[in-house]
Amino acid sequence: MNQSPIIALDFHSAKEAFTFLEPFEGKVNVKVGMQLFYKEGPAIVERLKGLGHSVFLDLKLHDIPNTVKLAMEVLASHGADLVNVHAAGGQAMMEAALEGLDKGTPVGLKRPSIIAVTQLTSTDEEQMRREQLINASLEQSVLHFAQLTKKSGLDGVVCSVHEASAIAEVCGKDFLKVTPGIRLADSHADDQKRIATPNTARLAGSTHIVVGRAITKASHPRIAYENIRTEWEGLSKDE
Ligand SMILES: O=c1ccn([C@@H]2O[C@H](COP(=O)(O)O)[C@@H](O)[C@H]2O)c(=O)[nH]1
Repeated sequence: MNQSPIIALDFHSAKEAFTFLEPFEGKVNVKVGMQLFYKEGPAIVERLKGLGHSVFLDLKLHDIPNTVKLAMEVLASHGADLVNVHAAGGQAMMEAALEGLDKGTPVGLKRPSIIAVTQLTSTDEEQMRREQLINASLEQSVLHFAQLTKKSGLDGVVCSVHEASAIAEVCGKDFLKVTPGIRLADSHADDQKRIATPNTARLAGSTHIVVGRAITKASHPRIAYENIRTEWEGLSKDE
C-alpha cells in the first residue's frame, strides 16, 4: 500500500461506498471496517480490489490463537493488502495470525501486511488506567504493545500520531505506524481522544494516516481528500 491517505469507508452499504468513490479519479487507499464488511461480506473487498484500490481490512481480530489463525487463513484469500489484530490478544495470538495469513495466501500472491492495534485512538490515559487497570503511561503501554508486535513478527502497529516517533526509535523507521484520529486544525474530535493533523503526523513519522469523517462528512469529499493529502505530503503553502 502506498503512503497516500487511507480513506475509512465507514458506510452503511456498498452502494453508498461506491457512490462516494465516484468523484475520486484513479486508485485510492481505502479502509473497510466492521460496518461495511459485516453488511457486504468479502465481496466488498474483492470489488474494491477489482477497481484497483488498495484495501486495509480493519476487522481488529482478538480471540484465542487457534481461532484467529483459522480466521486469518480465510481473510488472506480475499485479496486485502493490509489486515489487523489487537496486540492485547498476546504474542501467541499474533504469531498464530501470521501463520494463518501465510497459509491462506494464494500461491503466487503477496501475503497481506499485518499490523496490531496498540491502544485505540479513542482511549486516553485516564480511561486506560481506570478501565484496563494499566499502571503505566499511555505512551509506555503503546510502546510495550509495539515491541510485543514486532517480537511476534508482524509488520507494524495502529497507534496515534503522538506515539509514532517513540515507536520509530524502538521498532525502527520501516515498522508500519498507521495512525487514525486525523483531524484538520480546529475541527471536532468526535469520539477520538488522541488526534493530530496530517502535518503533525508526517513530522512525527507516521507511515500512513487513516482519515474517515474529515473526508466522508465533508461537503466536498474529493477536495477535502486533496487538501489532506497535500498537507500530509508536506506541500502546504503555510510551511
Ligand atoms: O485506534 C483506532 C483504530 C481504528 N480506527 C478506525 O479509523 C477510522 C477513523 O475514523 P475517523 O472518522 O477519521 O475518526 C474509523 O474507521 C475507526 O474504526 C480508529 O479510529 N482508531
